[in-house]
Amino acid sequence: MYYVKAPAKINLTLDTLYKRDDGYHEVEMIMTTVDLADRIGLEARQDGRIEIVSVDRFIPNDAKNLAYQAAALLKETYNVSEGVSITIEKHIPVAAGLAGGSSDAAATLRGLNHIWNLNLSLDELAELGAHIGSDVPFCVYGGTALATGRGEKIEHLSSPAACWVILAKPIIGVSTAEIYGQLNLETAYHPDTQAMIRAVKEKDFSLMIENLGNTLEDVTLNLYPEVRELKEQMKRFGAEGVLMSGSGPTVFGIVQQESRAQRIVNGLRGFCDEVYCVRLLGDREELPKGV
Ligand SMILES: C[C@@](CO)(OP(=O)(O)O)[C@H](O)COP(=O)(O)OP(=O)(O)OC[C@H]1O[C@@H](n2ccc(N)nc2=O)[C@H](O)[C@@H]1O
Ligand SMILES: Nc1ncnc2c1ncn2[C@@H]1O[C@H](COP(=O)(O)OP(=O)(O)O)[C@@H](O)[C@H]1O
Repeated sequence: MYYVKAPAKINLTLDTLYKRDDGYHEVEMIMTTVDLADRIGLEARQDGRIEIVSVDRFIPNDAKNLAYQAAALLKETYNVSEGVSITIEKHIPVAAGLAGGSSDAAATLRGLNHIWNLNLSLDELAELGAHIGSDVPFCVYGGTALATGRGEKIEHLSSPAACWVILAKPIIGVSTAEIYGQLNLETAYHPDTQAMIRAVKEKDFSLMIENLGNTLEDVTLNLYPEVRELKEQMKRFGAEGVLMSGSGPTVFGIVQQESRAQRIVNGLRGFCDEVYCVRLLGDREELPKGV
């Protein structure tokens, strides 16, 4: 079995500029990977079939699985005769705004490139990944990046200031399409993407905290008051910066000191079932390939 790690992402900023004719929104997002990951195991099979093996009851085990779609697309595009069994050990919460499914698809592309001996570059894999979902190209590279277009155009950035991230996911799951569908661009808040790029490049922790922002946050907070409440609690327990990731509902808090992060985790336990305390994996070099 060949193992690949599929880390989650958070959005330090997410700005929505306008709705396009193809139904997608033009965005500017600063994304970075965090040390919470699914584990994908790949085993080539000679019968040509693609199979998903997972015990997680929240994800599909057929062609609806994004990892399945990644394998099918790669197989068809490059006329691969072999198949693959894809084992998904799920650790990233599903439909959470953390790109778990997209990261599984991206890891499958990277891993199959290796076991099917395709010798494709990361750029080629990212281009292919855009057909599966807007977040897949970012997940192919990992690290930290400015994502534009509908999210598929990637400009790499250096790692932000080192810090701890507390992720808290309320029990609800959120549909990205529904949240974008309810966004009113006339009244929406727009974060300062350029200021966040400066904060990341200069590893300026305070500037990063000041400029966390997400156009979609108000939409999700208004639909689900428990997400607003979780944000308040995260602040109350001492998070230096707090934001919702992607379309939600996961809320993340950022702090510099590990002891402070632990205090927040302890405080949130009891209010929220799913709480994780992880490091930011801001550098692309830190993204493990095969394990
Ligand atoms: C909002 C973000 C931010 O990182 O993350 P999540 O909350 O899903 O993690 C992403 O842009 C989500 O990317 P992804 O989950 O790959 O979305 P896709 O499958 O491409 O699109 C799902 C649906 O969301 C809407 N959509 C998505 C991206 C975009 N730029 N504009 C949109 O309007 C469309 O209605 C689309 O049909
Ligand atoms: N491998 C996968 N892991 C998680 N979700 C998946 C996967 N394949 C398909 N899905 C579907 O994709 C949807 C979005 O899941 P996910 O990527 O976890 O959330 P988000 O887009 O909020 O980051 C879910 O409804 C889920 O059923």
